[in-house]
Amino acid sequence: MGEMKTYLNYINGMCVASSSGEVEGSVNPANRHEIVGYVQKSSIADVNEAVVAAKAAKLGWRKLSGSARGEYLYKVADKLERRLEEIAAMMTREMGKTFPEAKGETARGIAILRYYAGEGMRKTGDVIPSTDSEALMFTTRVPLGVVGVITPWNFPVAIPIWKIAPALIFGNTIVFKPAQETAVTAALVMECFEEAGIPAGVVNMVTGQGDVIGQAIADHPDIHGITFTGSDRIGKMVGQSALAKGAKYQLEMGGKNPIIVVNDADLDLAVEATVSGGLRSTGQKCTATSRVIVQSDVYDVFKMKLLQRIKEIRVGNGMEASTWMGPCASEKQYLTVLAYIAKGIEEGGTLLCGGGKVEDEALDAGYFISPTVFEHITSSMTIAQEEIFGPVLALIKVDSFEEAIHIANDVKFGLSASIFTKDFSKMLTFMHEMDAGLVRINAESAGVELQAPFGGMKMSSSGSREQGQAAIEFYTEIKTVFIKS
Ligand SMILES: NC(=O)C1=CN([C@@H]2O[C@H](COP(=O)(O)OP(=O)(O)OC[C@H]3O[C@@H](n4cnc5c(N)ncnc54)[C@H](OP(=O)(O)O)[C@@H]3O)[C@@H](O)[C@H]2O)C=CC1
Ligand SMILES: O=C(O)CCC(=O)C(=O)O
Repeated sequence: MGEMKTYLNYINGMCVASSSGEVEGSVNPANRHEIVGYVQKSSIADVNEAVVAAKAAKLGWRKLSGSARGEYLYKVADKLERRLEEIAAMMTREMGKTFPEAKGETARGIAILRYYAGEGMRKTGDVIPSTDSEALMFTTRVPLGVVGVITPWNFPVAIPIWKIAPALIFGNTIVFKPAQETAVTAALVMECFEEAGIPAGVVNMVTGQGDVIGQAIADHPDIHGITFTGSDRIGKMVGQSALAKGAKYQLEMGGKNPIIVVNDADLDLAVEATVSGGLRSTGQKCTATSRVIVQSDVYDVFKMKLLQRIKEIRVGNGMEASTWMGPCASEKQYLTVLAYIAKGIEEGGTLLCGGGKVEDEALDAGYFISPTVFEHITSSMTIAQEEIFGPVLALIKVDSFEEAIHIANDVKFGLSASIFTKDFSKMLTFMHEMDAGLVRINAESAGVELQAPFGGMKMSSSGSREQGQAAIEFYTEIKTVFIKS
């Protein structure tokens, strides 16, 4: 059970309490009576202090060679690897995802650190022939300066690392604001940076309310780049603040990801992908499947197989080996999901399974919702349009492949999309016509690989891409150099 430790901010190489003197408890969503630790409820003064530290550290850090900066990232990866089980267990206790998922995510964080450590040795520019034959013209890349990192609670290790690692390798210093919901897990990740001996001020973390700390980061004149993952509502506000002060920004926001099941699909594989893509992590992935668009000839068989498979799902505390799906990450998220389920019923959807809290006394203290499937859903209904971020699937029956693509595109988001078919020409049409940053054929909608660009179209992102080699585009600016002897 919880050891009730109080976790501090990390500013200028030191763990410090907030100037506000306030802390708040982080609650285990599998058992609302358990506090897993206390975190700082910081003030704007703490953000200002962190920015001063990051600004002071920036010259020294950018002057190091890429490989020297990479050495630090390798060391952080080693520290995280040594603490993998401990950090994953805290993640499970703090936000509910199952322990195997939390371990997988932490391992992914380690791999991301090592990937970007290697990037410190790769080329950063091109030689471009000048019209002056006695000159040398080339491009190089320079860091933005201080980068603000604002992250959500659904991937409390991987998302911060996929932002912080490229920011650092390309020479930026950072001020990090994790979701308060998972600030204890974030504090453990910060300890790995500290243990790796990262120079003071290069990495700073300030925890606290989003509308105070996140907003202060978005508004601060000495923060030159902001990378954000979270809701489209807050993302838009962060983007506007960044634009107002002339900072670069990168927003990764929601999804309303479809899976299309064509008449010729392998239905067993499609069912497995729907369950895994839609319900793992309790549906709390921006890439989670939430609309299941099925062609009419196979609709009934697919539905029957899906409901059979869902019956096997064991919901419970993520630390128990028998659990396949944990709770919603917080009371707020639990209430949001219940409200969407109520809306689905009110608007005429038919519940096929689930539809509310898990009826099991042993789980009463947690935010557990049964895997829920609706049918008779049309594209204009709220649950077919808005991101739910919970274990809820909406079945939409269509007559043709063309109608399936039309409905799949009929939302404001465009993050990820999946199709199951054996027909190569349909695969190609889907690839070309689907408005999504990730199109996945005969594979589930979730499943991001760290070495590939990740991001969405339409309201899912600001048009930017994260991860892989795409990260350099956000975390650096190009300088064109002209030298004449
Ligand atoms: N794309 C994705 O991966 C995610 C999407 N979501 C979607 O968002 C919905 C709401 O989740 P929620 O956690 O409230 O997401 P938010 O967008 O509110 O939170 C994301 C991050 O932004 C911070 N934040 C909040 N307000 C501001 C602000 N005014 N300025 C700057 N930063 C701010 C949050 O801090 P704090 O939380 O500490 O207040 C958190 O660190 C979910 O139901 C889901 O639909 C959520 C998480 C991830
Ligand atoms: O699908 C994944 O693994 C990543 C999803 C993601 O980035 C998110 O939910 O924010």
